[in-house]
Amino acid sequence: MIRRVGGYIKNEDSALLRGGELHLDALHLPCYASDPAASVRDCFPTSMAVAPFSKNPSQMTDAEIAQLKMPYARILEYLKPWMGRFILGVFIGIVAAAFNGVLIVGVSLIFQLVLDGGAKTLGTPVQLPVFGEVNLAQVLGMANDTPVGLGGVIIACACIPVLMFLNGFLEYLNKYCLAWVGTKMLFHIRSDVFRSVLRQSPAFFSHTKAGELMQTVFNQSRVAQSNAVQLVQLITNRPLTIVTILFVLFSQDWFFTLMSLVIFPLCLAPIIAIGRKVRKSGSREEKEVGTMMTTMHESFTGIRLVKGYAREEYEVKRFDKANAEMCRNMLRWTRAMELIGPIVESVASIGIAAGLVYFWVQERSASELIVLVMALTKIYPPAKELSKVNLLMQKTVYAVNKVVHLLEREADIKDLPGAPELPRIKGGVTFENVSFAYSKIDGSKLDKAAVTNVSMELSPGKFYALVGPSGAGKSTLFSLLLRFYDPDSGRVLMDGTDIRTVTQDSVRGNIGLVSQDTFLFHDTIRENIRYGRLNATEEEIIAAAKKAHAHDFIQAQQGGYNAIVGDSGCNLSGGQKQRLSIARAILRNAPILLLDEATSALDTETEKIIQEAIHVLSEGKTVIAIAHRLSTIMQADQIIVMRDGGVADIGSHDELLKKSELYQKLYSLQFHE
Ligand SMILES: Nc1ncnc2c1ncn2[C@@H]1O[C@H](COP(=O)(O)OP(=O)(O)OP(=O)(O)O)[C@@H](O)[C@H]1O
Repeated sequence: MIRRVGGYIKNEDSALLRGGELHLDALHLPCYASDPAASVRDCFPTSMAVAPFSKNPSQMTDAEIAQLKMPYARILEYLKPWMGRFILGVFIGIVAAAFNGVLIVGVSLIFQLVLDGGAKTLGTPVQLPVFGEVNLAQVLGMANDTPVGLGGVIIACACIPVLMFLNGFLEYLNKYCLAWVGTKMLFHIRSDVFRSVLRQSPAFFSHTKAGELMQTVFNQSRVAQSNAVQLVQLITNRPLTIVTILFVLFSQDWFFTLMSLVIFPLCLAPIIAIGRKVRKSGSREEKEVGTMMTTMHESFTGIRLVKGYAREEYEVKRFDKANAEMCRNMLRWTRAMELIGPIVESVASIGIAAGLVYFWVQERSASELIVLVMALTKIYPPAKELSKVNLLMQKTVYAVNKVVHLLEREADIKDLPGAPELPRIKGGVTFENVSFAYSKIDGSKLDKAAVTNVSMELSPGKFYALVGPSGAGKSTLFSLLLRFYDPDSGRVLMDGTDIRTVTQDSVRGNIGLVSQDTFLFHDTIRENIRYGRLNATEEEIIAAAKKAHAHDFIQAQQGGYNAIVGDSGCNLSGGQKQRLSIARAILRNAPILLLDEATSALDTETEKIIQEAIHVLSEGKTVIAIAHRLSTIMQADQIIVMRDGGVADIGSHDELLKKSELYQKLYSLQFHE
């Protein structure tokens, strides 16, 4: 979970801090390839520091959505590992389609044997589609006058369920195989989209709604996958089913079939008109789902604020606005989609009515009529489904593009190809002429820099405090040290190494982060502490909790270390949450510790306990603390006073009281109120 609190992205020990898997091979840094000796700074031109945000399909206009193309190559990548099963599924679909012909010929034979006269012999010729006139006695090597009899009728009729079963079984296998491949694809697509989202830099999260991301990871990947599979099924099976049945029909009665087919194109006109409507409402519906998810996400995560301000009804109204719009679009979509069926059926029934008249005039047998009508009714469902392909395609293209947009999005902050790990450092930190401005949503830089020409050298094992008015750039320095952003100019060094030349994981592995606004997962106390070091033993977790003065209150909880902390730790008090976060940082045992003191005051006793815990945590580490209350940092080795993105003064408390006007002002504001 990443949230922006104050000035920088608080991402306490989250996956970004631990670092997700980074695809180094996806990096294309031409300067590095052409001249490996080029200075690292040259490899990071300003324009690369924040890659422009390529257009997200959910921010597109309807016209732009209509122009979207299906990124087949990207989908194929996910299909490759399951190609065998996929081809098998398609092959079975083809066999199932061809089997329709066998079914019609078989049923035609059975009907003629059974329906047209009880005194029939096997030698009476039957008229079969494709094969023409057939003498069954000759085929079976029996005498022409062998009566069909009750036994023969029973055997023939028993073949109908067998044929139907085989037909159904082949269709089942076809659907199962493709659904199996689809499910595997969905798993990997979802997992990759989630990984790709976590790989993004904090800048991405400040410009993207969490609810919309959740909607893409969960819903759009499912829509993309299930529609794609359905499309394959339709495209491979249905046309062949239609061709097979048509072939059989033509061989049986070309005129009747032709007459029926003249009617068919009439069905297409309304479908094309409806298609446009569906495309629009389909994409609008997806957008509204994103808005709904965002509202839900914000209401649930901010439930205390919602309740505190009694804004439940307000939130319901916000939710219902998107909800109503979504339902309206869903209804529009369903109305358009479902209109197709009745239109196709009405037009088709005209064909059947005309066919009946034709049979009466031709004085043809009832069994022939039944078989022809049966074949015709079998042709219309696949034709109806095929007519929806275009509409289904529109929804699929939109969903696939949204998913691929996230999959392909390269992180703004990337490791250099083959970048080495930064080993455990002593704790030296240097800011060398660092300037940085945040970016706008379109990727261009804001006019006002958050940090300008900051230079300072922090020695290992010392305690530094950052003070200054709100917006002075304190949190931005934290973000730059964590490499959530790269400076526009200047360098950030750890023990003399430019942090852009080593992996982000190893940089963040050297940093522990504690803020008063602690984030806890809905999990046990144990797992929340273990997040600091995933392979920590039970003893190490308990030792860390003891050092953080958390052990006693944990023991007092029902379930002790197994107690669930609730959503975002809502079952615990602010001070308790903080102590868990300190225990987590103790377990991490990183040489650099970033402390962010919240502005909200705790009661004196809790504050004392927290201060003691922080004192234990700080031992032997380089500590950089953002301090809002000067009382907590008067003992700091050095206090860095910031103003308007720059360093105004550096010195000890006593020195600053003498020489820094701004510090004197801050001091008098707090102590002489
Ligand atoms: N993600 C962001 N996008 C755009 N501007 C930002 C972002 N984060 C911070 N800023 C701006 O950068 C400047 C420095 O902010 P920063 O959060 O570093 O200050 P701060 O000293 O930590 O403030 P505070 O004490 O209130 O947390 C401010 O003008 C702020 O508005």
